[in-house]
Amino acid sequence: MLDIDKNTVDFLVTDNMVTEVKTVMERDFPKLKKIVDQMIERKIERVYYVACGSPLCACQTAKMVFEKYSDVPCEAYSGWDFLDHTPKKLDEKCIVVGVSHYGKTNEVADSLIKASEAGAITVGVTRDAVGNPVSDAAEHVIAYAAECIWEIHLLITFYIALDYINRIDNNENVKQILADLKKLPNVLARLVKTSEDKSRELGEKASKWPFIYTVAAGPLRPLSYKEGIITMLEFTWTHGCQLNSAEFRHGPLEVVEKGVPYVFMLGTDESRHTTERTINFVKKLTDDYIIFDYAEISNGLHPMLAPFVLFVPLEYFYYYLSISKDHNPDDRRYYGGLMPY
Ligand SMILES: O=P(O)(O)OC[C@H]1O[C@](O)(CO)[C@@H](O)[C@@H]1O
Repeated sequence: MLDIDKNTVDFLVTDNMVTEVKTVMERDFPKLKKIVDQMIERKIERVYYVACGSPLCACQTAKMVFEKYSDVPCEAYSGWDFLDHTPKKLDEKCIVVGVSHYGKTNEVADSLIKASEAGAITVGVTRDAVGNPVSDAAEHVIAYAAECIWEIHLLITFYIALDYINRIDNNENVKQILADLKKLPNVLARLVKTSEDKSRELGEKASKWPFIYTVAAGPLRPLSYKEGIITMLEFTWTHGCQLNSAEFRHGPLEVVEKGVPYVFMLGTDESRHTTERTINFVKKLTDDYIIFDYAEISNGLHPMLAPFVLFVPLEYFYYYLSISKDHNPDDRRYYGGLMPY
Protein backbone atom coordinates (compact mmCIF):
# COMPACT_ATOMS: atom_id res chain seq x y z
CA MET A 1 0.00 0.00 0.00
CA LEU A 2 1.19 3.50 -0.89
CA ASP A 3 2.58 5.28 2.18
CA ILE A 4 0.84 8.63 1.84
CA ASP A 5 -0.69 11.37 4.00
CA LYS A 6 -4.34 11.29 3.00
CA ASN A 7 -4.71 14.99 3.83
CA THR A 8 -2.49 15.75 0.84
CA VAL A 9 -4.70 13.86 -1.65
CA ASP A 10 -7.16 16.08 -3.55
CA PHE A 11 -9.25 13.07 -4.62
CA LEU A 12 -10.38 12.48 -1.04
CA VAL A 13 -13.02 15.11 -0.27
CA THR A 14 -14.49 13.77 2.96
CA ASP A 15 -12.83 16.32 5.30
CA ASN A 16 -14.71 19.45 4.28
CA MET A 17 -17.75 17.74 2.78
CA VAL A 18 -20.23 18.54 5.53
CA THR A 19 -19.23 22.20 5.84
CA GLU A 20 -19.38 22.61 2.07
CA VAL A 21 -22.84 21.02 1.87
CA LYS A 22 -24.15 23.26 4.69
CA THR A 23 -22.65 26.36 3.09
CA VAL A 24 -24.22 25.66 -0.29
CA MET A 25 -27.59 25.13 1.38
CA GLU A 26 -27.39 28.38 3.33
CA ARG A 27 -25.66 30.61 0.81
CA ASP A 28 -26.65 29.25 -2.61
CA PHE A 29 -30.19 27.87 -2.19
CA PRO A 30 -31.60 31.45 -1.85
CA LYS A 31 -29.79 32.37 -5.11
CA LEU A 32 -31.26 29.30 -6.81
CA LYS A 33 -34.71 30.33 -5.57
CA LYS A 34 -34.32 33.63 -7.48
CA ILE A 35 -33.47 31.70 -10.64
CA VAL A 36 -36.53 29.53 -10.08
CA ASP A 37 -38.59 32.75 -9.69
CA GLN A 38 -37.47 33.64 -13.22
CA MET A 39 -38.34 30.12 -14.43
CA ILE A 40 -41.85 30.55 -13.02
CA GLU A 41 -42.29 34.03 -14.56
CA ARG A 42 -41.06 32.74 -17.93
CA LYS A 43 -43.20 29.58 -17.63
CA ILE A 44 -40.21 27.38 -18.50
CA GLU A 45 -41.30 24.34 -20.51
CA ARG A 46 -38.04 22.42 -20.80
CA VAL A 47 -34.86 22.01 -18.78
CA TYR A 48 -31.44 21.06 -20.14
CA TYR A 49 -28.42 20.25 -18.04
CA VAL A 50 -25.05 20.27 -19.82
CA ALA A 51 -21.82 18.95 -18.29
CA CYS A 52 -19.01 16.40 -18.74
CA GLY A 53 -17.69 13.59 -16.55
CA SER A 54 -18.71 13.54 -12.90
CA PRO A 55 -20.86 16.70 -13.16
CA LEU A 56 -22.78 15.06 -16.03
CA CYS A 57 -23.59 12.10 -13.77
CA ALA A 58 -24.95 14.51 -11.14
CA CYS A 59 -27.08 16.17 -13.85
CA GLN A 60 -28.39 12.80 -15.04
CA THR A 61 -29.51 12.08 -11.48
CA ALA A 62 -31.32 15.45 -11.21
CA LYS A 63 -32.96 14.78 -14.57
CA MET A 64 -34.57 11.73 -12.96
CA VAL A 65 -36.23 14.03 -10.42
CA PHE A 66 -37.90 15.98 -13.23
CA GLU A 67 -38.88 12.80 -15.09
CA LYS A 68 -40.24 10.97 -12.08
CA TYR A 69 -42.08 13.74 -10.30
CA SER A 70 -43.15 16.29 -12.97
CA ASP A 71 -44.42 16.79 -16.50
CA VAL A 72 -41.46 19.05 -17.30
CA PRO A 73 -39.29 17.48 -19.99
CA CYS A 74 -35.64 17.44 -19.00
CA GLU A 75 -32.46 16.14 -20.61
CA ALA A 76 -28.86 15.93 -19.43
CA TYR A 77 -26.31 16.35 -22.23
CA SER A 78 -22.59 15.92 -22.47
CA GLY A 79 -21.24 19.21 -23.85
CA TRP A 80 -20.37 17.98 -27.33
CA ASP A 81 -23.68 16.14 -27.62
CA PHE A 82 -25.51 19.40 -26.93
CA LEU A 83 -23.43 21.25 -29.53
CA ASP A 84 -23.47 18.53 -32.21
CA HIS A 85 -27.06 17.42 -31.75
CA THR A 86 -28.63 20.56 -30.38
CA PRO A 87 -32.24 19.94 -29.37
CA LYS A 88 -34.75 21.51 -31.76
CA LYS A 89 -36.61 23.03 -28.84
CA LEU A 90 -34.18 25.65 -27.59
CA ASP A 91 -35.77 29.04 -26.98
CA GLU A 92 -36.87 31.50 -24.30
CA LYS A 93 -39.07 28.79 -22.75
CA CYS A 94 -35.98 26.70 -21.93
CA ILE A 95 -33.37 26.89 -19.21
CA VAL A 96 -29.86 25.52 -19.76
CA VAL A 97 -27.79 24.74 -16.67
CA GLY A 98 -24.09 24.21 -17.43
CA VAL A 99 -22.07 22.52 -14.69
CA SER A 100 -18.28 22.47 -14.68
CA HIS A 101 -16.04 22.50 -11.61
CA TYR A 102 -13.18 24.51 -13.08
CA GLY A 103 -15.44 26.18 -15.65
CA LYS A 104 -12.86 25.47 -18.32
CA THR A 105 -14.57 22.64 -20.16
CA ASN A 106 -15.11 24.59 -23.36
CA GLU A 107 -17.96 22.52 -24.73
CA VAL A 108 -20.00 23.38 -21.63
CA ALA A 109 -19.25 27.11 -21.99
CA ASP A 110 -20.02 26.98 -25.73
CA SER A 111 -23.34 25.23 -24.99
CA LEU A 112 -24.27 28.10 -22.66
CA ILE A 113 -23.40 30.64 -25.37
CA LYS A 114 -25.49 28.76 -27.92
CA ALA A 115 -28.41 28.54 -25.46
CA SER A 116 -28.16 32.21 -24.64
CA GLU A 117 -28.20 33.14 -28.36
CA ALA A 118 -31.39 31.07 -28.69
CA GLY A 119 -33.01 33.08 -25.87
CA ALA A 120 -32.88 30.47 -23.09
CA ILE A 121 -32.17 31.32 -19.47
CA THR A 122 -28.60 30.20 -18.77
CA VAL A 123 -27.00 29.22 -15.47
CA GLY A 124 -23.33 28.40 -14.93
CA VAL A 125 -22.59 26.20 -11.92
CA THR A 126 -18.88 26.39 -11.23
CA ARG A 127 -16.36 26.82 -8.42
CA ASP A 128 -15.22 30.37 -9.13
CA ALA A 129 -17.37 33.42 -9.83
CA VAL A 130 -15.03 34.91 -12.43
CA GLY A 131 -12.09 34.09 -14.65
CA ASN A 132 -13.36 31.03 -16.48
CA PRO A 133 -15.33 30.49 -19.72
CA VAL A 134 -18.41 29.03 -17.99
CA SER A 135 -18.91 31.97 -15.62
CA ASP A 136 -18.23 34.34 -18.54
CA ALA A 137 -20.85 32.63 -20.71
CA ALA A 138 -23.75 32.32 -18.28
CA GLU A 139 -26.45 34.84 -17.41
CA HIS A 140 -26.56 33.58 -13.80
CA VAL A 141 -23.54 32.13 -12.01
CA ILE A 142 -23.66 29.89 -8.96
CA ALA A 143 -20.05 29.95 -7.74
CA TYR A 144 -20.01 27.36 -4.99
CA ALA A 145 -16.37 27.71 -3.83
CA ALA A 146 -16.12 24.06 -2.76
CA GLU A 147 -14.23 20.89 -3.71
CA CYS A 148 -16.62 18.06 -2.92
CA ILE A 149 -18.06 18.23 -6.41
CA TRP A 150 -20.35 15.19 -6.31
CA GLU A 151 -22.37 16.39 -3.31
CA ILE A 152 -22.35 20.02 -4.43
CA HIS A 153 -23.37 19.35 -8.05
CA LEU A 154 -26.13 17.02 -6.88
CA LEU A 155 -27.40 19.55 -4.36
CA ILE A 156 -27.56 22.40 -6.85
CA THR A 157 -29.05 20.47 -9.77
CA PHE A 158 -31.54 18.71 -7.45
CA TYR A 159 -32.59 21.98 -5.85
CA ILE A 160 -33.44 23.55 -9.21
CA ALA A 161 -35.61 20.53 -10.00
CA LEU A 162 -37.22 20.22 -6.56
CA ASP A 163 -37.99 23.91 -6.07
CA TYR A 164 -39.41 24.31 -9.58
CA ILE A 165 -41.63 21.22 -9.33
CA ASN A 166 -42.73 22.18 -5.83
CA ARG A 167 -43.91 25.58 -7.04
CA ILE A 168 -45.85 24.39 -10.10
CA ASP A 169 -47.23 21.17 -8.68
CA ASN A 170 -48.13 19.43 -5.46
CA ASN A 171 -45.99 16.34 -5.20
CA GLU A 172 -45.57 14.51 -1.90
CA ASN A 173 -42.27 12.91 -2.90
CA VAL A 174 -40.79 16.28 -3.79
CA LYS A 175 -41.87 17.72 -0.45
CA GLN A 176 -40.33 14.72 1.33
CA ILE A 177 -37.04 15.01 -0.54
CA LEU A 178 -36.88 18.74 0.26
CA ALA A 179 -37.52 17.98 3.94
CA ASP A 180 -34.95 15.17 3.98
CA LEU A 181 -32.28 17.34 2.34
CA LYS A 182 -32.15 19.31 5.61
CA LYS A 183 -31.17 16.10 7.44
CA LEU A 184 -28.40 15.32 4.96
CA PRO A 185 -25.49 17.14 6.69
CA ASN A 186 -25.93 15.12 9.90
CA VAL A 187 -26.19 11.83 8.01
CA LEU A 188 -23.08 12.66 5.98
CA ALA A 189 -21.18 13.76 9.09
CA ARG A 190 -21.88 10.43 10.79
CA LEU A 191 -20.78 8.47 7.73
CA VAL A 192 -17.58 10.46 7.29
CA LYS A 193 -16.69 9.33 10.83
CA THR A 194 -17.95 5.75 10.73
CA SER A 195 -17.54 4.33 7.21
CA GLU A 196 -13.79 4.58 6.60
CA ASP A 197 -12.60 1.34 8.26
CA LYS A 198 -15.08 -0.91 6.45
CA SER A 199 -14.40 0.80 3.09
CA ARG A 200 -10.68 0.43 3.63
CA GLU A 201 -11.06 -3.31 4.13
CA LEU A 202 -13.23 -3.57 1.01
CA GLY A 203 -10.86 -1.36 -1.00
CA GLU A 204 -7.95 -3.64 -0.10
CA LYS A 205 -10.00 -6.66 -1.20
CA ALA A 206 -10.98 -5.04 -4.51
CA SER A 207 -7.40 -3.94 -5.22
CA LYS A 208 -6.56 -7.61 -5.92
CA TRP A 209 -9.11 -7.70 -8.73
CA PRO A 210 -7.83 -6.97 -12.26
CA PHE A 211 -11.09 -5.29 -13.34
CA ILE A 212 -14.53 -4.63 -11.88
CA TYR A 213 -18.07 -4.57 -13.23
CA THR A 214 -20.09 -1.92 -11.37
CA VAL A 215 -23.80 -2.67 -11.29
CA ALA A 216 -26.74 -0.46 -10.24
CA ALA A 217 -30.22 0.63 -11.21
CA GLY A 218 -32.55 3.63 -10.89
CA PRO A 219 -31.20 6.74 -9.17
CA LEU A 220 -27.88 4.99 -8.50
CA ARG A 221 -27.16 4.41 -12.16
CA PRO A 222 -25.40 7.76 -12.80
CA LEU A 223 -23.34 7.30 -9.61
CA SER A 224 -22.37 3.82 -10.75
CA TYR A 225 -21.08 5.32 -14.03
CA LYS A 226 -19.21 8.05 -12.15
CA GLU A 227 -17.52 5.50 -9.87
CA GLY A 228 -17.42 2.45 -12.16
CA ILE A 229 -16.02 4.35 -15.14
CA ILE A 230 -14.73 7.83 -14.24
CA THR A 231 -13.28 7.12 -10.80
CA MET A 232 -12.11 3.62 -11.64
CA LEU A 233 -10.43 4.49 -14.94
CA GLU A 234 -9.25 8.06 -14.38
CA PHE A 235 -8.40 8.00 -10.68
CA THR A 236 -7.56 4.39 -9.78
CA TRP A 237 -6.34 3.13 -13.18
CA THR A 238 -8.47 0.03 -12.83
CA HIS A 239 -10.24 -1.46 -15.83
CA GLY A 240 -13.97 -1.80 -15.58
CA CYS A 241 -17.39 -1.35 -16.98
CA GLN A 242 -20.70 -0.05 -15.65
CA LEU A 243 -23.84 -2.15 -16.03
CA ASN A 244 -27.54 -1.45 -15.56
CA SER A 245 -29.09 -4.12 -13.30
CA ALA A 246 -32.26 -3.97 -15.40
CA GLU A 247 -30.21 -5.12 -18.42
CA PHE A 248 -28.03 -7.66 -16.62
CA ARG A 249 -29.89 -10.65 -18.03
CA HIS A 250 -29.28 -9.46 -21.58
CA GLY A 251 -25.58 -10.11 -22.08
CA PRO A 252 -23.66 -9.66 -18.82
CA LEU A 253 -25.29 -12.77 -17.32
CA GLU A 254 -23.23 -15.13 -19.47
CA VAL A 255 -19.81 -14.15 -18.13
CA VAL A 256 -20.56 -14.60 -14.40
CA GLU A 257 -18.05 -17.00 -12.81
CA LYS A 258 -15.33 -17.11 -10.16
CA GLY A 259 -12.69 -14.47 -10.94
CA VAL A 260 -15.16 -12.04 -12.49
CA PRO A 261 -15.62 -9.30 -9.84
CA TYR A 262 -18.60 -7.02 -9.18
CA VAL A 263 -19.41 -3.95 -7.13
CA PHE A 264 -23.14 -3.50 -6.57
CA MET A 265 -24.85 -0.28 -5.53
CA LEU A 266 -28.21 -1.18 -4.05
CA GLY A 267 -30.92 1.41 -3.52
CA THR A 268 -34.22 1.46 -1.63
CA ASP A 269 -36.21 2.80 -4.60
CA GLU A 270 -38.59 0.80 -6.78
CA SER A 271 -35.72 -0.72 -8.77
CA ARG A 272 -34.17 -2.46 -5.73
CA HIS A 273 -35.55 -5.80 -6.90
CA THR A 274 -33.62 -5.71 -10.21
CA THR A 275 -30.27 -5.25 -8.46
CA GLU A 276 -31.20 -7.86 -5.84
CA ARG A 277 -32.01 -10.32 -8.61
CA THR A 278 -28.57 -9.69 -10.11
CA ILE A 279 -26.85 -10.08 -6.75
CA ASN A 280 -28.68 -13.33 -6.01
CA PHE A 281 -27.54 -14.78 -9.32
CA VAL A 282 -23.92 -13.67 -8.93
CA LYS A 283 -23.77 -15.02 -5.35
CA LYS A 284 -24.49 -18.53 -6.61
CA LEU A 285 -21.37 -18.54 -8.78
CA THR A 286 -18.69 -16.42 -7.13
CA ASP A 287 -17.57 -14.70 -3.90
CA ASP A 288 -15.93 -11.89 -5.84
CA TYR A 289 -18.47 -9.19 -5.15
CA ILE A 290 -19.05 -6.24 -2.83
CA ILE A 291 -22.43 -4.67 -2.05
CA PHE A 292 -22.96 -1.05 -1.01
CA ASP A 293 -26.51 -1.06 0.35
CA TYR A 294 -28.32 2.23 0.94
CA ALA A 295 -30.80 0.44 3.24
CA GLU A 296 -28.00 0.00 5.81
CA ILE A 297 -27.07 3.67 5.98
CA SER A 298 -30.05 5.69 4.73
CA ASN A 299 -31.25 6.70 8.22
CA GLY A 300 -34.73 6.73 6.72
CA LEU A 301 -33.91 9.35 4.08
CA HIS A 302 -35.85 9.33 0.81
CA PRO A 303 -34.72 6.70 -1.78
CA MET A 304 -33.78 9.46 -4.25
CA LEU A 305 -31.12 10.69 -1.83
CA ALA A 306 -29.17 7.42 -2.11
CA PRO A 307 -26.55 8.92 -4.47
CA PHE A 308 -25.70 11.61 -1.88
CA VAL A 309 -25.36 9.14 1.00
CA LEU A 310 -23.68 6.14 -0.64
CA PHE A 311 -20.99 8.44 -2.01
CA VAL A 312 -19.27 8.62 1.41
CA PRO A 313 -18.37 4.92 1.83
CA LEU A 314 -17.64 4.76 -1.91
CA GLU A 315 -15.25 7.69 -1.73
CA TYR A 316 -13.18 5.89 0.95
CA PHE A 317 -13.51 2.61 -0.94
CA TYR A 318 -12.00 3.93 -4.18
CA TYR A 319 -9.33 5.85 -2.30
CA TYR A 320 -8.14 2.69 -0.54
CA LEU A 321 -8.52 0.62 -3.71
CA SER A 322 -6.19 3.04 -5.45
CA ILE A 323 -3.51 3.37 -2.79
CA SER A 324 -3.60 -0.39 -2.19
CA LYS A 325 -2.48 -0.64 -5.82
CA ASP A 326 0.34 1.82 -5.01
CA HIS A 327 -1.35 4.44 -7.14
CA ASN A 328 -1.98 8.00 -5.93
CA PRO A 329 -5.46 8.85 -7.28
CA ASP A 330 -4.29 12.41 -8.04
CA ASP A 331 -1.70 11.17 -10.57
CA ARG A 332 -2.39 11.51 -14.31
CA ARG A 333 -0.54 10.40 -17.43
CA TYR A 334 -2.52 12.20 -20.13
CA TYR A 335 -5.51 14.14 -18.74
CA GLY A 336 -5.36 17.89 -18.22
CA GLY A 337 -3.00 18.74 -21.06
CA LEU A 338 -0.23 16.27 -20.13
CA MET A 339 -0.69 14.86 -23.61
CA PRO A 340 -2.63 16.62 -26.36
CA TYR A 341 -6.13 15.24 -26.87
O1 LIG B 1 -16.05 19.73 -13.98
P1 LIG B 1 -15.09 20.10 -15.07
O2 LIG B 1 -14.09 21.12 -14.62
O3 LIG B 1 -15.80 20.50 -16.31
O4 LIG B 1 -14.26 18.83 -15.40
C1 LIG B 1 -14.85 17.67 -15.84
C2 LIG B 1 -13.87 16.57 -15.57
O5 LIG B 1 -14.02 16.14 -14.26
C3 LIG B 1 -13.99 14.75 -14.22
O6 LIG B 1 -15.28 14.30 -13.99
C4 LIG B 1 -13.09 14.28 -13.14
O7 LIG B 1 -11.78 14.74 -13.35
C5 LIG B 1 -13.50 14.32 -15.58
O8 LIG B 1 -13.97 13.09 -15.99
C6 LIG B 1 -13.99 15.41 -16.45
O9 LIG B 1 -13.21 15.51 -17.59
